[in-house]
Amino acid sequence: MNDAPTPASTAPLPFDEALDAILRQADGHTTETEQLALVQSLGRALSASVRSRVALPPWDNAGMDGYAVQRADVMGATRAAPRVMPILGISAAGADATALPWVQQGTALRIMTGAPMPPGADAVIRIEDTDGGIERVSVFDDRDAQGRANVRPRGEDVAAGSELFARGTTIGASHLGVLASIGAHTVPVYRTPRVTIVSSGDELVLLDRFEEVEAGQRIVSSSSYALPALLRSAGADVRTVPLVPDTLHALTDALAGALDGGCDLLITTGGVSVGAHDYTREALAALGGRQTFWRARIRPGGPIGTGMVRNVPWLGLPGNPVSTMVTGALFAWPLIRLLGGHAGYRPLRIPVRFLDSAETPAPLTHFLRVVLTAGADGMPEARLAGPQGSNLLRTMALANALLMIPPDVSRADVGTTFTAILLPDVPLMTS
Ligand SMILES: Nc1nc2c(c(=O)[nH]1)N[C@H]1C(S)=C(S)[C@@H](COP(=O)(O)OP(=O)(O)OC[C@H]3O[C@@H](n4cnc5c(N)ncnc54)[C@H](O)[C@@H]3O)O[C@H]1N2
Ligand code: MOO
Repeated sequence: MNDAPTPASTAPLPFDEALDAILRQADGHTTETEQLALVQSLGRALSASVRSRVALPPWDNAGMDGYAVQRADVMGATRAAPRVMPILGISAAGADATALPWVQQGTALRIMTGAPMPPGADAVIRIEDTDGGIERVSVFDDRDAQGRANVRPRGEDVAAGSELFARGTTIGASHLGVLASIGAHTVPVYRTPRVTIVSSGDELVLLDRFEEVEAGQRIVSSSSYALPALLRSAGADVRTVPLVPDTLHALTDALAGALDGGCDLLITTGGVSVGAHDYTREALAALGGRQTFWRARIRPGGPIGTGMVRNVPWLGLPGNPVSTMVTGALFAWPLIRLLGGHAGYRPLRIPVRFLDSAETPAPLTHFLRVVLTAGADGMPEARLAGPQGSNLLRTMALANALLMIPPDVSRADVGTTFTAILLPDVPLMTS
């Protein structure tokens, strides 16, 4: 249909409007669902809420190693006036709860952490508050007879019949443990979104042609390595197609091939600016694509474009390597999470204190590559990761967050609080 962009859609959008417009393209495009073996579901999003048939813990059990008693029997116990009780036996972890003796008034049962509470008992006295006896026990402190009394009730974590996790929950390590505990051999999840990346540029080669880089004729397509890695961390199944030369024909063919191959998201890098060889938007239009917008009021990443082509969302990331990674983190990453059905898809934004200064005169939202650390008062503090040119990928590698400087700030001053967006693929660690 070769929709030309409408005049309204060509005005550069403010950052959050651009983000919202991109995320809206996921509407109705969440991947289909499948039932997966539990151990294969790590990192996926649940496609239906999971309820538990069983209670966790499945029975009232001891929170301490010690003695199960009737609490009234030990109230007032002190070293000077211990309570002495005969011991009926032992409840070890794994014991049959139905075979345990009844703890009558004035008796005690030895019990281990996690073991079922015997009938009749309503408190566990930790071993440290007793003489540790085997036949008889002397209790000389009554602190454990108060409150919860070291009894962990049945269903405290999960009540039988209750909802365990909502649809859209991202399955992490502890989710696997909980799901295993309720007997979920398989779980309903959304399919991994398939993302195809098409990178163009006559100057680009992959590592197998590094001799041309050494000969001064080409540069390595660093984005062919960096971007798939970033997007895999969003849960995508990423495919890259061979580097595409800078002709409209070659790019149109490559995009058509990528769409024919089947994908949930088509990403292009480069060729989206105003240079003589910037054919991406034209190629998309030739395939019947509809551009949602082109250009955002941000730096880096200003020439970003997006739209739909053959019912597949398209995201056109600018070619400068840092611009590719910044827009990949800010836009592609959350879009992929949404396509994959994750309820949590926006990287966290937090207030941080800026400890450097930077000139940001253009009326754009600037994203500065920064390193966050915890300040002496606990407030996160940001320092520039290094020089901020859009071609300087090393400082992107050094950063763990992007500091958002609003359009009306022309100079970001030392000590000012700004919002930082945590880079979603970087573990937040400190030495
Ligand atoms: N006259 C103007 N020139 C530029 C503008 C502008 O508004 N007016 N915008 C600048 C901005 S901002 C960016 S970002 C870039 C984006 O341009 P393209 O998306 O068209 O990207 P290319 O021109 O293809 O490449 C730009 C730059 O990045 C290098 N590159 C491209 N792909 C890769 C890759 N896969 N791996 C590593 N490096 C890559 C390429 O060699 C160029 O140096 O346009 C500005 N210009
Ligand atoms: O945004 Mo370009 O992304 O400034 O280099």
